[in-house]
Amino acid sequence: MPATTTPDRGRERLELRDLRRSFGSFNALDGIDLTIEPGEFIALLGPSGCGKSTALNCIAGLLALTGGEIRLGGARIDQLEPERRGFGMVFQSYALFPHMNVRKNVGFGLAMQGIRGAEANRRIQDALGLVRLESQAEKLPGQLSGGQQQRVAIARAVVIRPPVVLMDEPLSNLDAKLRLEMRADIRGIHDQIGSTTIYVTHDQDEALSMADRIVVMSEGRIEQIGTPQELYQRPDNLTVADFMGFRTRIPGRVVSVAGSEAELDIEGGRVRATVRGAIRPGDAATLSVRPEDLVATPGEGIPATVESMEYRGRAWFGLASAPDGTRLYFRSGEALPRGAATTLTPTPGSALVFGEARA
Ligand SMILES: Nc1ncnc2c1ncn2[C@@H]1O[C@H](COP(=O)(O)OP(=O)(O)OP(=O)(O)O)[C@@H](O)[C@H]1O
Repeated sequence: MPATTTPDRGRERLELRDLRRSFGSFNALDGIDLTIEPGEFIALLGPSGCGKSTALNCIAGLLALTGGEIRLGGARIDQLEPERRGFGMVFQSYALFPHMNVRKNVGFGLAMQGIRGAEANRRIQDALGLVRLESQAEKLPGQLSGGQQQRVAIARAVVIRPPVVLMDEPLSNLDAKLRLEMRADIRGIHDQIGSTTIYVTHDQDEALSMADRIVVMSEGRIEQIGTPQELYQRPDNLTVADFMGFRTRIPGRVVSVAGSEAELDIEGGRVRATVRGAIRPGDAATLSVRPEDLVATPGEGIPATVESMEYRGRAWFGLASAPDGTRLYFRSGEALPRGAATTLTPTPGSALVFGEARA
């Protein structure tokens, strides 16, 4: 294990208490409460404009709060300058110094802290080892690929042994294959250095595959906090369900509720679904299901007219419309022609029912 490993640096709890940030009358952060345990990998997930970057910049100290407080290891840090917080930052745009070689870029933060000479060289070497760039140390950023440049930015962030590493969509500029590789690398680096990581993304797969806990945000507020499994299987509301891939929503009415199961009348028949939130018989409700779990099956089911289909390797996926115009994303074992009449059925145990009407 490289000498950059400093498990103690990650042993401080980060507490966000009622964080608020407004721009004029607009509340970009509208009361964020979150306790992050030492060494945790947290993903902030949400649509564009929900306040993820604002939250990250407030934690870094690049943006002042307009309310609330931030504590690290119990001590208030929200009044401190960014340098005094000592957090590592990685941005989508890499933000490297173009005229400095890789070694100097990585060493910059150390120089700012007055760490020079043999100690600095040893730590730079360790950080370059961590991101597997030892052989590129003398190159300028412009001579590296996008993925390599982002590795330099990561090395620069972790070389100062930060208690918290903040990453803002670091993989967005990379191609799909590299993104997959880098996910595993970033999680591996997190595990090795023992820091706390807060990772901003709008990509559900990234959050699910990397994080210990995911914080789903919308409109400056937290919608739900949970492990990837919790969020994937049991989203609390339709906003989170949407982010977790439950694309098809079908309006209906609750017939009966028994424990966590409900029966729902929808156009085309009666379906069973897992209850999310408070619902009672007679309530209007929304059935929510993932496209891969709503299957075209001849016979009984939701009547639908096929609008389009696309082949995705293992199966065909399509968009159909119900008689009332509801858009239905579904899966099929075969290509169905546009305009064809079909029937769609949720696979057992896959559908959720929400009583709320919002989102
Ligand atoms: N300096 C600013 N002045 C005014 N409004 C701002 C400013 N910075 C951010 N906002 C607004 O605050 C909201 C949250 O922005 P933020 O960048 O945090 O969103 P985000 O979730 O990170 O989105 P994205 O994924 O697109 O970066 C947006 O509506 C944005 O327009």
